[in-house]
Amino acid sequence: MWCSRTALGRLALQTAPLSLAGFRRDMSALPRVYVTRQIPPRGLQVLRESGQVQFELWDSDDPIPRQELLKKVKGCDGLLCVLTEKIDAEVLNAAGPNLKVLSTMSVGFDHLSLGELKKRGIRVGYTPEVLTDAVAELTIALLLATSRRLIEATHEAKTGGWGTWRTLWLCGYELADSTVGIFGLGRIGVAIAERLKPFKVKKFIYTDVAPRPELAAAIQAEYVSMDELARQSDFLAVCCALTPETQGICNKNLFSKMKNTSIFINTSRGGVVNQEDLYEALSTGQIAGAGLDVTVPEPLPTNHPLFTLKNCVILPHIASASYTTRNAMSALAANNLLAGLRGEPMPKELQL
Ligand SMILES: O=CC(=O)O
Repeated sequence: MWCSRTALGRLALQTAPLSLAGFRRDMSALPRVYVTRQIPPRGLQVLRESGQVQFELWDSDDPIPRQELLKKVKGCDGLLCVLTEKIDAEVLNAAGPNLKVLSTMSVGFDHLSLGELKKRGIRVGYTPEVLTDAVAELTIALLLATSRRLIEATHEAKTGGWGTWRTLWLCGYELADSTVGIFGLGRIGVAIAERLKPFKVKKFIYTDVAPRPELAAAIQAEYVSMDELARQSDFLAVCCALTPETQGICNKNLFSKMKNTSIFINTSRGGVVNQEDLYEALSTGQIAGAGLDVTVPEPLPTNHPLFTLKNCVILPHIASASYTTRNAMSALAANNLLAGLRGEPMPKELQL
């Protein structure tokens, strides 16, 4: 049985599976898997009950220190990670030639060096779809919190700023009759639009590397250029993946074309936004407000200038954070890993 001293000093013993005959199998013959974080229970249950692997985990809610990761991956056949681990050539070299499968408990994969993984023939699993509802729901919450100034309002109510009812005090912007722009139309963008529709949005527009007519049809969204997206959107929701092409794409150029009554929302990755340009746009009134679930870096230092702005609502990367969704992600990540180790198609595999 493979066991380990954990980050918390506890002994993480992984239960040995029972063979059909009811005897304990020789665990050392099973593929070795390292799990880089205390993942939600459903995923651990899938791994344990599979009887297919011996696994060790970094039994902590905090990220594994890099040096520890480099030690722990050595000789592993499979690796299950979360988005805080940068999986690059250094980690893959430390793992060595046994590593066949990497499974990330995230839909985003910008923390993975895909070229290095492909070069080594390592298959990659990720967790799309299971988090779409949770992310879309949180995006709506963030959009409303930003546009209707909920954080400022609760602060005023708690701290004595609530003098009397005033005609224009804490006024914001409403969705009814608005144009909502989606930057990067995928499953999540569609799910956001579906949820916004009952708020009487007038029009949905989107941009992407190319039109996506099937997805767009579901929400009657019109394909427009990036410039048009900026010009027309009353609410602009960023839903694209972070790639070299989208890095810093939400910058001065984009903000300068937006209306000064527009709300900018980002629940994808902080790297798509140039934060200095966003600060400028928010502090000069170029745009009305921004809601961010993602930043660079994460956590954003508490003395960051964006935190000084009343019209910027910042959340600590919680879009998929519901118990149901995080458990589903954990189970899917475990099932991807197991399928990959069996040499079968993964439930959700990235095509490298
Ligand atoms: O940001 C969350 C994810 O990529 O799953």
